[in-house]
Amino acid sequence: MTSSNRSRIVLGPNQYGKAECRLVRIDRATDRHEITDLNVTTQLRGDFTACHTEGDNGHVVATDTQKNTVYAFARDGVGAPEAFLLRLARHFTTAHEWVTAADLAAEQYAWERIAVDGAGHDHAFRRTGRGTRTARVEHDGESTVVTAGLTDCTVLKSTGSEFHGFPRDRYTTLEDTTDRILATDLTATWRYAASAVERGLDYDATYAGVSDLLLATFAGRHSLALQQTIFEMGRAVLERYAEIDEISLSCPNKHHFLVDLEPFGLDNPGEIFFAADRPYGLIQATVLREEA
Ligand SMILES: O=c1[nH]c(=O)c2[nH]c(=O)[nH]c2[nH]1
Repeated sequence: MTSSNRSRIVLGPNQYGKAECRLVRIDRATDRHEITDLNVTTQLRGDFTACHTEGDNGHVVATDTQKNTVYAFARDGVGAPEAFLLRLARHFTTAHEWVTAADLAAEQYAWERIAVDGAGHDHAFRRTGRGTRTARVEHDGESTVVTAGLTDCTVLKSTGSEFHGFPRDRYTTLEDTTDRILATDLTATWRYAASAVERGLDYDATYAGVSDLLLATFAGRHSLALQQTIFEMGRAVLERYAEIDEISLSCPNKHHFLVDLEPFGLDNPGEIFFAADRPYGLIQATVLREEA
């Protein structure tokens, strides 16, 4: 008998729920409608062993029920995605005693009013290209971790970026540059201090402020490396927002290569680029307070 035949096989960590519940809520309290567009994923943890090992579904809150709960809760209003997920997390972990934790995530897609004759239309919208808002609530009955962020926010600066001073070996061909395009699809995720979550905070205002600050820092700070820009963005957020403990940034370096136009008898003073889509540098960092 091999040792693997002798050992008992047991169920390890598990979770389940409904992924990507697309939820659109129209607030029609007045003729000027408001739209909230979310993509919600639920994951529950707890005692689901009998289902896995025996097929006993007595504890299984069906993923269909989880989806329905998301839509039913939206009937009372959605508000900030963080607040919506907190309501749902408390529900799932109190409605069934064997559900011990909920890990809920949402993406929020932004819409803006279509301008007609200079004014925003009452009920016609277009998706904005300003990136997607994200939120996540992990709640286990005692502790609650709320993270927020944005993703797919495509930004570019056409100057104000250098990259040089890196080590050169026999495989190095990249030339030093003191003026290049810096472009990325920004993903940022920040974690709120537990005390701030307990007190309650204005998640919408903080999201707007943090995303503006990230972009202003990207735009305003001269860059010697994407790594430096990322750290500066994170530091700016932690310096301004005491209620945020930690921020992680993930940025593809979307390379723009100057095209050699000499074969065509043309110069190229930093005007014509090949925008490569892959491979790309992938630069990621977490910025946090030392005591955290
Ligand atoms: O900002 C950059 N960081 C790097 O680590 C790197 N590596 C590279 O080839 N180009 C760049 N640019």
